[in-house]
Amino acid sequence: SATRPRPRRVLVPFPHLYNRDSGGAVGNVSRALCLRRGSGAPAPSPGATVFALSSGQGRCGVAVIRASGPASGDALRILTAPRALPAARTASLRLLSDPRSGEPLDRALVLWFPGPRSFTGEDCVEFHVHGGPAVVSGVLQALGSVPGLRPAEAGEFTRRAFAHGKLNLTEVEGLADLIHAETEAQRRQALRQLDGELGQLCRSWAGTLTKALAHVEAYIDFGEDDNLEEGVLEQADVEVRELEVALGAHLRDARRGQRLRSGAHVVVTGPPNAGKSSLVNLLSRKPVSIVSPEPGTTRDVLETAVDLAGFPVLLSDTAGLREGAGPVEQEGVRRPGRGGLEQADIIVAMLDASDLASPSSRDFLDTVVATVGARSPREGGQRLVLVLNKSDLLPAEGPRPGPGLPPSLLLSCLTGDGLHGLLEALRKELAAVCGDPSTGSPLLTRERHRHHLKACLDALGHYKQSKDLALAAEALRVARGHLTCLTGGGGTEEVLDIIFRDFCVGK
Ligand SMILES: Nc1nc2c(ncn2[C@@H]2O[C@H](COP(=O)(O)OP(=O)(O)OP(=O)(O)O)[C@@H](O)[C@H]2O)c(=O)[nH]1
Ligand SMILES: [K+]
Ligand SMILES: [Mg+2]
Repeated sequence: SATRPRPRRVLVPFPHLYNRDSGGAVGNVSRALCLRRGSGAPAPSPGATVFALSSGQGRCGVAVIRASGPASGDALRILTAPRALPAARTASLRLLSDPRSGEPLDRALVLWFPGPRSFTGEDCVEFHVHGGPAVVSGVLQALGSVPGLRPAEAGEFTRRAFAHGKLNLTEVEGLADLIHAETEAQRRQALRQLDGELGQLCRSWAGTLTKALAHVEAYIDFGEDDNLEEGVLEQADVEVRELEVALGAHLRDARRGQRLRSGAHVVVTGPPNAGKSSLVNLLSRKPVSIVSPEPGTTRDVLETAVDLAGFPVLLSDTAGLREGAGPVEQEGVRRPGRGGLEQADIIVAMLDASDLASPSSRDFLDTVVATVGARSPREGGQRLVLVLNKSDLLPAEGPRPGPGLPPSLLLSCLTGDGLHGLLEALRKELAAVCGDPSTGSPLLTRERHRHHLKACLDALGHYKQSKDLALAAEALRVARGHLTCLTGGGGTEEVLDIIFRDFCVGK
């Protein structure tokens, strides 16, 4: 673009590239500017070999104990003496004995993974032992007695894998999420992230910036030469503009990936005795809320985590809204806070189908339903599912209730009639709120991702505004740095600590 005046003389931010004798082609400049590969994680303490129970605690059929580090092979040899190391990556049956007493511990399957072809990139061994607590603790103690071995810290195996470039940071996060995934949709999202889709996207964006930077640097270095391609700066501007559009689209994801990771808020609200607690119990398949014929039974917000149609949901039961409740009570329900309407992604508004003309029903329709329904989700409004409960109380032959009402679903918590339809409606709303984790571009699952993309976008803004080419180049470098941080290049200790905190011992 012609917005930035081109200085005849410019600062040279890369003196080492300025020597034209060292090969003055743009290609060389781009090569020199190429991203340095590898992670910024600390190298694992040299010499340390760590071990841990990698399968769950408690009695089970088979338990898996892992060791990683240079002494892994020795440990395997010592516990299986007098046998030699088995063939690499092949399961072999071996008698394990305590090296101190010679006492047999278990007959186990052992696996030997010489580095770097292992999960951590180091020499690794796996012991698949019988899952009794005495066997497991016997083998762990035996390993502890081998010189150079110590118990692993939480997340230490994964951290080593990261340090050896086996996983990048977004993949590490995906692995943590996969371990914690409780619903199908969460599992799909975590697996995609573990597969590295988000990381690949970031790397391709970083590549674009490297190219743009190379163009700007080339202009700074050789701008007055005749042999420089026409329009290099314009090309960089075009690349930056395209990247801005892509980043913007990713940031406008309505936090779907984050919601899917931590759960969507679904709040059940309505007049007293509509059957809100009955529905919450039905959806969570356990009696979490007290149900009684007495209006005003539920007094506080009650939140439970449930799996609704494969999506993670935080489901809130709330106190019934009486008519003319007045601004104080109304404010109480709208107030942001635990389970309040304000923080709901989806509001299930429930009425007694046989009692639609009552003052409390009319009032609820005129206030809550009308207000929420007036704002579409596109404008940042909440999704509304209107449910008319107690359909079993309606005359069998009578007309459908509520002409003039917004679209609604008929339900009977008593008979289960209409539950299927309600679940389907909720599934659709949840898919809209959380996104479909199997299709489309990978979603941002953490605030950390959002932060770096925003910071990258800001830096691109500085690039466009800077009148000085050296400053423009610096802005591109800052922008690229944020993309690199996202996948863990140059990651600081604190970020790593936060991410690895999510792991358990043995992972
Ligand atoms: N006939 C019929 N009764 C129902 C149905 N659903 C709930 N009830 C009854 O309605 C009464 C109120 O149910 P709750 O689930 O406690 O209603 P609520 O909206 O949570 O009530 P509050 O917490 O007091 O506002 C109870 O006696 C339920 O057994 C239904 O589908 N049909
Ligand atoms: K009640
Ligand atoms: Mg209740």
